[in-house]
Amino acid sequence: MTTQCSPAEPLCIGTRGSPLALAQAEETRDRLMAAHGLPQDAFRIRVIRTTGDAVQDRSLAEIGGKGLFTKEIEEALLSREIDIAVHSMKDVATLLPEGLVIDTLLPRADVRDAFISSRHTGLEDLPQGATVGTSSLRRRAQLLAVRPDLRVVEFRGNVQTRLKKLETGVAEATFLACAGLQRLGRAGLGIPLSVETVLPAPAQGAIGIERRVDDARAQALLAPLGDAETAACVAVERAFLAALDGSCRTPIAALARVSVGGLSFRGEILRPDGTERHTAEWSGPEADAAAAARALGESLRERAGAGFFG
Ligand SMILES: NCc1[nH]cc(CCC(=O)O)c1CC(=O)O
Repeated sequence: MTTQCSPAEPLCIGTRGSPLALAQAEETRDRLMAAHGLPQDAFRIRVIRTTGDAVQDRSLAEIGGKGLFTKEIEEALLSREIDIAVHSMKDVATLLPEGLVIDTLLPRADVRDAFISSRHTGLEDLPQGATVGTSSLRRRAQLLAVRPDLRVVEFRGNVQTRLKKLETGVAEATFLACAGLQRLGRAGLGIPLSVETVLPAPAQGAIGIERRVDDARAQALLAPLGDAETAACVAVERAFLAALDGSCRTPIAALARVSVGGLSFRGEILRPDGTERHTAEWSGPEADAAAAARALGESLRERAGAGFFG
């Protein structure tokens, strides 16, 4: 059906077809063009429909989570239909298929979540018992932890769909990653929430580029694009996530940041209804951070006890 990419041909960039995914693929292409002085036709963007895109009516947690947005794309990489794939690292499972690697992380955008509402200016401003929309288990739990009175309804679809739902009164507010809004040119819609109130998802705001391990051309092209600070922080957040499981039914948040003398890290797990929250913090040399985050993940798991995620 599709032709394979050969070294003389344009580099094929695989992506999902959502407006955000396309914006991320274009950003990657533009960075490659700038880094190597190449024309636009040295690249091709190929849209790949994933199982996750096809499912609109059920919660993602219900049908199996993260891998749903990457499976078909990874198959296209392995069968050489595409050469590189651009991902929101937040949506990438902690284990990659054999033969593939993500070792290029673009400089991270704003890591925070944003509050979006046409009538209200922030979480504190929402009336008692207000309805908010989100499909994220993490956001649901974090919101209920600070505002147990809120009614949380399932809210899926892209930014445009969600805004329409707000307009039609399905909910009074919703929450999206600042990074996604920025990449869609819609940053003005949201009010950023402090990470103290709403700790972001592991790897939020980071774009990772996946390739075949043995593809020297892709490796050489990608080399100048990587941001070491982003890679270090995302690796630590994903180590925490990996230690915790990753069942996608678990509300997990994590953020690592470069600080004086190394990295500082905060991670948390919550009960889905927000009634319990376990937090862990660490700071120290970068070289120790991934192991520390893994250990924190394991200790939080123990602290929470069996049945916590139930
Ligand atoms: N799960 C969907 C998803 N994956 C990445 C982003 C936004 C961009 C990012 O966090 O890098 C979003 C939407 C959202 O959470 O608002």
